[in-house]
Amino acid sequence: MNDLESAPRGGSGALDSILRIAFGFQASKVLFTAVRFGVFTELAEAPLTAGELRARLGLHPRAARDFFDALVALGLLDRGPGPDGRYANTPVTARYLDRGSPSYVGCALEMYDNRLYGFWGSLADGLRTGEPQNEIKDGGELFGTLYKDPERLACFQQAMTGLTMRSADALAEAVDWSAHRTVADIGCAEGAMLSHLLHRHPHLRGTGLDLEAVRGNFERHRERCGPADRLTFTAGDFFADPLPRADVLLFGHILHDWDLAAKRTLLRKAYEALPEGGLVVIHESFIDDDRRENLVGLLGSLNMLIETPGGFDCTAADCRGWLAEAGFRETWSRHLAGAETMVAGRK
Ligand SMILES: C[S@@+](CC[C@H](N)C(=O)[O-])C[C@H]1O[C@@H](n2cnc3c(N)ncnc32)[C@H](O)[C@@H]1O
Repeated sequence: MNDLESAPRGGSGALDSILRIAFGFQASKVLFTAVRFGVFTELAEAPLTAGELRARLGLHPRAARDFFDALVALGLLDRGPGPDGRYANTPVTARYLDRGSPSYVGCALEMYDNRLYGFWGSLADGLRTGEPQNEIKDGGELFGTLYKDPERLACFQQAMTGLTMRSADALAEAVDWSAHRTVADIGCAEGAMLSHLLHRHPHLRGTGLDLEAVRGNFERHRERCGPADRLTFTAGDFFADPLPRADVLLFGHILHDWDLAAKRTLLRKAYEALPEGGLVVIHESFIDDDRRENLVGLLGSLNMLIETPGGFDCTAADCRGWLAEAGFRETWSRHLAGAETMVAGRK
């Protein structure tokens, strides 16, 4: 009897829990492939039978039904009753995986599939050497390398938007914005978070700082979503240039990209740029302080090994300590949404 045959049935056995993790790569690839084929986009208008869906996607008959039903078993599709039950999006996949939806996150998944899926194959090399395992393996810098190709730049920027907007409503509530007039988002990508905050708090004005290469994407997003009269773009390098002066400085998924010295530099520069009483707000998937539970943060930190020369995710307690070192007189943290937390410091 092999290991699989001896696994307890019902999904609750100890071996099952190991195998579920072991086969996680298969589930990931089924999801990535469904996004690549546009399964959820095809189903956006109306549910389809297996035959109709297979014909739309141009799939060979051999495994199409297994592929569709694996998506059902993963909770990514619904299927009507009976042998010819029609396949349909779930409310969640309709919202996040249909290319026509404003909340589409498929760009992020396409990026995981096209880049990270392969790079994670070299995790062992990364752990042995401490070196990144992506395009910069042989020299170069992550953003410079990614941004050489406009299509990859746009995909990365949209991926950032899809991921960061999960905590947009929570962030709009978590800060007493009425006490502040201006906000600058440092490393703003397309500026989606800023746009959301400015719509939610119409007294605020904002600027997004990012590399010059990002300007076009920022401006296109602002044209679509606004508010054009209160939102500007500042091209710059957050290490080489002074940070914009504003009452609140936001850092979304920025600190984890960099080593400790660079994290400290950015927090010191934030302190210098803020007025007395101003706030720095850092939001990302902070690892829980006991380093046992936030798997997204812990795997995210391993991802920083794969992607960057020195980046790592940290706990909220670590970050509050570095804020205090930089001079912030009061610091606190607050859960936002999912694995995302914010850490704030008041000058
Ligand atoms: C991981 S993304 C985070 C984007 C956004 N804040 C969010 O939460 O989705 C990092 C951003 O920092 C920008 N960036 C990287 N290095 C930079 C630098 N030296 N100066 C300014 N922006 C930089 C990148 O272009 C990218 O938009």
